[in-house]
Amino acid sequence: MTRVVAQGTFDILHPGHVHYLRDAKAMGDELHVIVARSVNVTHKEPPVMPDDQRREMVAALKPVDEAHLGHPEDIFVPIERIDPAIIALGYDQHHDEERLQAALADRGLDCEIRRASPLDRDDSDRLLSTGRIIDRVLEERS
Ligand SMILES: Cc1cc2nc3c(=O)[nH]c(=O)nc-3n(C[C@H](O)[C@H](O)[C@H](O)COP(=O)(O)O)c2cc1C
Ligand SMILES: Nc1ncnc2c1ncn2[C@@H]1O[C@H](COP(=O)(O)OP(=O)(O)OP(=O)(O)O)[C@@H](O)[C@H]1O
Repeated sequence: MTRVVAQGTFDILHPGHVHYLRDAKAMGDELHVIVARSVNVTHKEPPVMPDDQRREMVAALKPVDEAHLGHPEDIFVPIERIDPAIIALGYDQHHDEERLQAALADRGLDCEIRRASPLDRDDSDRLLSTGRIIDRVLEERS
């Protein structure tokens, strides 16, 4: 049984999220998703949807076995609890793989880090980014 962890904000779901989670699930047998707490989303605009609502929507997706709300202060607490064999990073996530691997090793955690593939964001017929969905709403409804 190979357990895989995926993680992200998942504010306003779109097919890019589904693609990432399918890709992550295909890396093993059981997919756990850590949904970032709003307080930790500091690298972009904070999510519109509340923490619990984002977790509930991710948990309802077919590739997902369990969705967990992230820890507010220490991102390694859920990893220790879930104990995955693989952490699947999203294709565009800012995390540095070597630094993350070193931090995991410092905590005595042994897991492989892999990158998921992208679903083309330049496909003009589809909205494959939460930021772009919000921009479209602002353009069309304001
Ligand atoms: C291994 C790992 C574990 C994470 N655990 C948590 C966590 O426990 N709590 C949390 O709020 N965010 C957690 N995150 C999410 C990050 O804090 C960050 O917000 C997230 O990568 C944002 O991704 P996005 O820009 O793709 O939405 C984790 C990220 C990684 C790589
Ligand atoms: N088009 C896509 N193809 C593949 N993976 C995607 C795509 N869009 C998002 N993801 C992945 O889904 C996870 C969560 O993404 P996130 O919640 O940041 O959504 P986003 O649409 O990228 O947001 P934003 O547009 O605000 O940057 C990340 O790992 C990200 O790489």
